[in-house]
Amino acid sequence: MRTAYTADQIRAAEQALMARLPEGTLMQRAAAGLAAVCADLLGRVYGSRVVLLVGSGDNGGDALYAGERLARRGARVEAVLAGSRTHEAGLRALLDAGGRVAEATAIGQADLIMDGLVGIGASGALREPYARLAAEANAAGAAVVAVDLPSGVDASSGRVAGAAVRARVTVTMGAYKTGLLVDPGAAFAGDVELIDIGLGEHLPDPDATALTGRDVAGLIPRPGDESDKYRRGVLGVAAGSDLFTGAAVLAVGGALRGGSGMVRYAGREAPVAQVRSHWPEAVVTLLDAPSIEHVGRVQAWVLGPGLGTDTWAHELAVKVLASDVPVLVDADGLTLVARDKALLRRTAPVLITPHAGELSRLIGADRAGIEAARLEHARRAAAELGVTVLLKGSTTVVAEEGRPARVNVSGTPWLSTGGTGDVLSGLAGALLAQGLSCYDAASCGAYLHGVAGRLAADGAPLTAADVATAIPGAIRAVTSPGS
Ligand SMILES: NC(=O)C1=CN([C@@H]2O[C@H](COP(=O)(O)OP(=O)(O)OC[C@H]3O[C@@H](n4cnc5c(N)ncnc54)[C@H](OP(=O)(O)O)[C@@H]3O)[C@@H](O)[C@H]2O)[C@@H](O)CC1
Ligand SMILES: [K+]
Repeated sequence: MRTAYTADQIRAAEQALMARLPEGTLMQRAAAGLAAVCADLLGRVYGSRVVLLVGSGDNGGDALYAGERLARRGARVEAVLAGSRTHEAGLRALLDAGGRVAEATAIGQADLIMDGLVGIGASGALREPYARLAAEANAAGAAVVAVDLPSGVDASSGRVAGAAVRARVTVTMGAYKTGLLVDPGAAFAGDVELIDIGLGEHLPDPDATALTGRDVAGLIPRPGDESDKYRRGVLGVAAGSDLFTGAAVLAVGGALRGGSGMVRYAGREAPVAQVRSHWPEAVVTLLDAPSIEHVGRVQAWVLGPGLGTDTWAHELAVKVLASDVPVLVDADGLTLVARDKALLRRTAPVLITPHAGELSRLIGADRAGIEAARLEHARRAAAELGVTVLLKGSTTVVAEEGRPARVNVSGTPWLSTGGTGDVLSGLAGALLAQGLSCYDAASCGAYLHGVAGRLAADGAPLTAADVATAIPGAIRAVTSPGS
């Protein structure tokens, strides 16, 4: 599992560690790791041109000492000093190794630019001249290596309030920062390389985590000898309407491939006909009234994809949410509960799976604000509504009160196409029906959906149906990697 921390958590851990070590030890560890990554990127260090963007704090110090190491290996290293002050010992070390101070015009000549403007000590949008230097570095065409995090990205939230460095590689010290895992910050970080500086035992519980395939393999249920279709978990799907039949087909498709023992679909005439013809495996109930009385026992429900928002749909939502099993609420289901939040007051757990627009209706925040601070808003919604939140988008985040946020990094931009959310609902619902908690069902569902998207896309456009088809391959990829 990848664990990530806020700036305050990192700072506290660094202070505890620093107290036990000779002064400067941590910065030398950081600089050694940083210089090694830069040397790898350069290929040939001797004769290469390296420009350091140096801010006034220790982030600049890291860059100066890494620059010293590259200068000693024959690189031509130039430091652009951006701050009102500079890490003095670092600058002296660079100059002693043959490096020099240069004007910003050097940026255009660089083979590699090291961004040591600001790290975890930054606050707010980048000020001048930092903002201008960040823009020049982005425009230069050289490989940009961010020290600790790209300057302009908030370490704790991933917010980008103004200009920010767009890095090819971010060399982060001691531990991942949450802002490196969550968009928009994650998109600026490029590949993230973690340098171990010995913080380990001083770190608290993480602020956020990202599951790996191995974690997912350990969490998802596998049928045993004793399993039968009922014991493996039965999922109910209340989705689709006469206008939107496809959402029902896709949600049931995701559910059938998600490993539950059986999928029961309940709906109106048009979606029932579609689901029957696509999925003979599903057990289908044609509802002549908005009631789940005759559907049979299920261990979890998916409520909402394509359901519509009329009185009939509202009545059905009331019935599903009055049941005593976990309910995943998506799409039109979210519109219905946004209008009538009392529906969420129930004893069994609720998992909601909104995108930013749907979340904005639920918590009264504007959509752009949610996109800019995804984690913060997902957490707020989880706390205010008392549910588990899976916020879909460029990075999917799962928030539940009292637990570290889980960030999903398995996806691909090809997944942003119509209907993939319906497949995710079915898949995560199937995991709920198999007994996973909302937190695990949401994060494993998002992970497998991301891998299925990658398998289905393989570098080209995909359809939501392709994603559903690729789910077994995704499960195989995490449970038997390399096979
Ligand atoms: N501690 C350790 O053990 C280790 C720390 N390490 C490294 O130290 C880094 C943290 O160093 P740090 O605390 O000195 O802060 P840092 O991020 O360099 O910048 C702070 C200065 O920036 C400025 N500034 C702030 N906001 C700004 C803005 N919006 N726009 C423009 N300027 C802004 C402000 O300066 P001022 O305005 O006062 O001149 C402020 O004082 C960390 O990320 C890691 O790289 C590693 O070596 C491992 C060991
Ligand atoms: K930086």
